[in-house]
Amino acid sequence: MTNTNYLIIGSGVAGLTFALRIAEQFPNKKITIVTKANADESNTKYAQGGIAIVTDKNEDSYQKHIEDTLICGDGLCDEAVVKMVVTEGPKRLKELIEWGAKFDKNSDGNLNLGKEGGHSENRVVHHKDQTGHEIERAILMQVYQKENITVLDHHFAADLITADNYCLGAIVLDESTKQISTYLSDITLLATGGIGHLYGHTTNPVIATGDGIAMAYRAHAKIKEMEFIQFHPTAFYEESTGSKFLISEAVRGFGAYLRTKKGHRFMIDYDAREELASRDIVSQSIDLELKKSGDDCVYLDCTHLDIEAFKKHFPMIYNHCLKSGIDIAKDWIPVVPAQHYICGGIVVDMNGKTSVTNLFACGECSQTGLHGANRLASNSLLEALVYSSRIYEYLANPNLEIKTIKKEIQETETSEKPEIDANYLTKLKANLQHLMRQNAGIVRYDADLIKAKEQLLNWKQEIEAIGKTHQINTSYYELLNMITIGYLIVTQSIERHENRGGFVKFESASFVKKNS
Ligand SMILES: Cc1cc2nc3c(=O)[nH]c(=O)nc-3n(C[C@H](O)[C@H](O)[C@H](O)COP(=O)(O)OP(=O)(O)OC[C@H]3O[C@@H](n4cnc5c(N)ncnc54)[C@H](O)[C@@H]3O)c2cc1C
Ligand SMILES: O=C([O-])CC(=O)C(=O)O
Repeated sequence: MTNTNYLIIGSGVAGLTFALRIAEQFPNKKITIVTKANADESNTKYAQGGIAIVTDKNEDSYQKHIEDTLICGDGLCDEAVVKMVVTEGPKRLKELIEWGAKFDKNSDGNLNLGKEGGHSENRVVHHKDQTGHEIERAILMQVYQKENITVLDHHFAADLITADNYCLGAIVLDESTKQISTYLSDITLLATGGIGHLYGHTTNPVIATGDGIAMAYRAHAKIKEMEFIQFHPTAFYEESTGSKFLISEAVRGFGAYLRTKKGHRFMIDYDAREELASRDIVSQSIDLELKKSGDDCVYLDCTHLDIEAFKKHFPMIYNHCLKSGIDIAKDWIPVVPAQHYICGGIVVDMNGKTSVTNLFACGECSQTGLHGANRLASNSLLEALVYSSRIYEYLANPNLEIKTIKKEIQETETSEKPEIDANYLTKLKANLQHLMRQNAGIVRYDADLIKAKEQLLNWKQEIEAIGKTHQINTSYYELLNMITIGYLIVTQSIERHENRGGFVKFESASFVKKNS
């Protein structure tokens, strides 16, 4: 059994930022980060486009960023949250720079600002096309220098420990020893990121299996707006399932066109903002075009752009294309929409508090009210930075008294039960991913969702029964969590009776339009 003051689950931008700030404030408190893969493995590491922040108040304004966020969120954003996040952005950027993160600058020394869909101004602060990698590198380096932070990589949080609606810590599985241990903590933070691998076709790395949201759900925390799955319009097209390489929206911000196989610039037909419409509209338009044509993908045309400038801004994308046989100076890049982000999740207030006492959440696993029905591009890193600091500020208040409760906790015994058949888990995972793609994709139908709900309930019962008679491992937990997340997405999709933002559903007979 391990006792700690702050237990942080996840080492992306959200978890690391909180760890660093709380460690600086309380050098005598013990901070433990558990993270299920290498410490830097996270959605954060793969973020390309950048962070949306108003830095140039001559050209841009908080009001414009607020309005862009509200328009994208299609009526479901919490305006007070949007205002708070947007206006706190510059402070968080300053801190990141102080921690050593480097962002691209123009020859005049000012930040080079990119543009993405749904933004009325250039405001995306970036490090080439590897912004997340740079942020993760900088914060992790600071974290490693703090003596009061312990980073336990390849440690998988399996479940939260709760009593009387208090969170007391978590059960953690050490991947190297296979030992299951109890971590007791005054405060527990879920910063576990996204759910991408539930869909198979995703821009997310394999760690994205919705563990934090599923754990919170089992702990009876409030979970909301799971139906708002964001599909990025432009993942590099390849036939295989698994993580897909992203072609950043900033490439369209740089001037790339979307074309059908026959060459038609179809976004002109759908939205006055053309290629720079918000990503729900672009993904839905591509989906429709592909259904009309029967083609496997559409194309991003960069051939008219300044290729040398492109290489400078997007070296990773340029090289990925080249290695895949696409010379962007003359070839179009094949792209398809792919699961990218979840807008809903664990409901938190403006201080990151969940509905369970002493349990906090921030980053992609949380639902703050910032994104509404569709997240504005590059608002995710911003949200994670702002909320991890809000939680820190709330907990650092000297007048705050953290109340905890005592409970007799038994250390979990390592079982002698037989191992779960790995083939069974692999097959069930593939079936689950197929079901989610078919029945809960960009366009959904009630009849399909109802069938999926039944199937997911059956799988949940089946896997829970297997868990009782077998030795459980991380693959088991991930699958149980993904089935749970699938169930939440599908039931909350059935419950929404309107077409809004990233959510398009046909009910039994007629298509219900927004505000109808
Ligand atoms: C390809 C790509 C490009 C993107 N580009 C941008 C962009 O340009 N701008 C933008 O704003 N957003 C972007 N996003 C979204 C953004 O990167 C993420 O939403 C954000 O980084 C999430 O941060 P996080 O800290 O909440 O989660 P993550 O960075 O995903 O970190 C989650 C952490 O939790 C750990 N974890 C999960 N489950 C467990 C468990 N059971 N036990 C222990 N540890 C666990 C993981 O290993 C990981 O360390 C992009 C996302 C992707 C995938
Ligand atoms: O397209 C991009 O690079 C930006 C992005 O992914 C995001 O905001 O999620």
